[in-house]
Amino acid sequence: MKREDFLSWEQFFMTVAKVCAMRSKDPSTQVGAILVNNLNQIISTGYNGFPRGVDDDKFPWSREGEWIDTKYPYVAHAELNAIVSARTNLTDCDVYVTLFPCNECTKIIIQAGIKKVFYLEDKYKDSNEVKASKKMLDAAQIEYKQINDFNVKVSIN
Ligand SMILES: Nc1nc(=O)n([C@H]2C[C@H](O)[C@@H](COP(=O)(O)O)O2)cc1CO
Ligand SMILES: [Zn+2]
Repeated sequence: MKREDFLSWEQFFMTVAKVCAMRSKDPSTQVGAILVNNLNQIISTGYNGFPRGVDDDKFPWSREGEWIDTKYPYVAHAELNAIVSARTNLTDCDVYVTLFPCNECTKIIIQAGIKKVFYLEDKYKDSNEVKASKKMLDAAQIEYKQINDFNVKVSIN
C-alpha cells in the first residue's frame, strides 16, 4: 500500500518557496517564489533581496524614515528575481509565492505569460497595491489560489 500522507504537488512547491524565503536577509518580511512548468519542473527560484552588487551590509533594511533611506527603493521582490532568473519561456508556468504579489510584480507576472498564482499569505490584502494586483489578475483572467490546507513550517538546524 502506498503512503497516504505524502505532499501534494501544491504543498510541495509551496514548501520549496518557503525554503527560498529563508535566504532573505530582510529582517521583517522574507518572501520566496518559484516558477513551475506544466511538467511539474521547477524552472527558477527567487527571494527578496538587493540587486547584485548592492551590498546588503551597506544599504538600509529599515522600513521607516525618508524613502531613500529605507529598503523599499532597493529591494528586488522574490517574484521579480524568480522571473529574471528563468532561462526558458514562462508561458503557461505557475508561480508559487509565499506572499501575495504586489502590483509591480503582478504586471511582470502577467507580461511573462504566467498562468496561475499560488500564494501562502495575504497579510497586505487591505493595501492598494494588493487590491490593484487583484484587479489586474482578474482582468487578465489569471487565477490566484491560496494554499492553506497545510501548515508550512520548515525548520533547519
Ligand atoms: N509579494 C512580495 N514580494 C516581496 O518580495 N516583497 C518584499 C519586499 C520587502 O523586502 C518585503 C516587504 O517588507 P515589509 O514592508 O513587510 O517590511 O518583502 C513584498 C511583497 C509584498 O507585496
Ligand atoms: Zn512585488
